[in-house]
Amino acid sequence: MFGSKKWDPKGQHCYVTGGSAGLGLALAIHLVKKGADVSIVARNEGRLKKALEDLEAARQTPNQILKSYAFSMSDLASSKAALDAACAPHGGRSPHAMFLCAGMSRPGFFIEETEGTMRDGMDGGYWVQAFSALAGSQRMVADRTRGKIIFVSSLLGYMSIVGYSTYAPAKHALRGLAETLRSELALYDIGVHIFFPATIYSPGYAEENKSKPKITLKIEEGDEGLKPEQSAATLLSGVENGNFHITSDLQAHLFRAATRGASPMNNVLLDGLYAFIGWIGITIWRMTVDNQIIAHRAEHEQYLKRKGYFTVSK
Ligand SMILES: NC(=O)C1=CN([C@@H]2O[C@H](COP(=O)(O)OP(=O)(O)OC[C@H]3O[C@@H](n4cnc5c(N)ncnc54)[C@H](OP(=O)(O)O)[C@@H]3O)[C@@H](O)[C@H]2O)C=CC1
Ligand SMILES: CCCCCCCCCCCCCCCC(=O)[C@@H](N)CO
Repeated sequence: MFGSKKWDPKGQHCYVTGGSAGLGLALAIHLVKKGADVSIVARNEGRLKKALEDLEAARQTPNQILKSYAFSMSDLASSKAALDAACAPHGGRSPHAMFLCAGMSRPGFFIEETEGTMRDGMDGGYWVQAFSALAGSQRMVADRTRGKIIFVSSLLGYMSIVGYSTYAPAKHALRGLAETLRSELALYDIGVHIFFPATIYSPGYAEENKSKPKITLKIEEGDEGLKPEQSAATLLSGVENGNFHITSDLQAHLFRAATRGASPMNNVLLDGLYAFIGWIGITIWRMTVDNQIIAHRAEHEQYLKRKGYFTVSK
């Protein structure tokens, strides 16, 4: 808020999940350039190795500690194990900041989802961050670290559209967790932030587009994406400025202000203006999206026919 000191990552241990690609990697490099000690975690060792080379190339001082760890983080035991491993080179102390970037998205039509894909959505979107937050909070309280926990939700954590029935619920759930922890972790002076990016041109984005329904892709044409570096820079400046909800472009500012609930504002005047513009703009946008979907009914009917979905003909 007004006049409070900015957070400075220099010399701080920053733990970045999903740090081997996309947003997480861009953020990790940015933090290294700012003089932080950085630990990155992800599953694929080859990608981690390559990412660690990128971090080394950005190194500012010989004593910065830069490490990578291969763990899958959708259960508590491995989220804890990853964190324990990353704390070891720091005398076992908790990180000063945990940037929970890991996440994945497999868009599709709801009626084609299965129990497995529904659960994968929560594993890969919610649990992958929630268990790290749990392990991290417990550790920070135990060793009296007044750290920070930063979640990465999505614009789809504020609203949703056709195609995201396995993903948007996980991103909305992250907001619920972040809102709770912003309140509860104040008991320990631990700061909580949550980021709601719109499209980021990352490897994950290229991957999700392979299964993305055409209608979803079309609606998303209205969203000019950001490069991972641009997105990471706005995330970090939001954390430095102490913002709870962090958004990186105008559309996301509008949704943030329009769905504020009890979350603190970033700028009272601007957020009021965004809420006002959103009041009108989001309504108009939603009506055009609803119309696009209705106009897509006939094509969708053909798609389902080709798949032999129907049990009765019209
Ligand atoms: N790209 C976009 O348009 C948007 C993305 N987001 C969110 O931003 C975050 C970053 O996205 P993006 O940069 O696109 O992602 P990428 O798919 O490009 O990178 C994801 C990173 O997370 C790691 N990861 C994924 N799942 C796990 C897991 N279960 N355990 C450990 N590591 C994991 C990946 O490595 P590995 O696979 O080797 O484990 C990789 O390092 C995600 O939370 C995403 O939902 C939000 C809005 C828009
Ligand atoms: C006046 C108001 C105008 C609003 C226009 C908004 C257009 C938004 C379209 C949806 C964009 C989805 C972004 C998040 C994507 C995401 O999280 C996935 N790519 C997962 O990786």
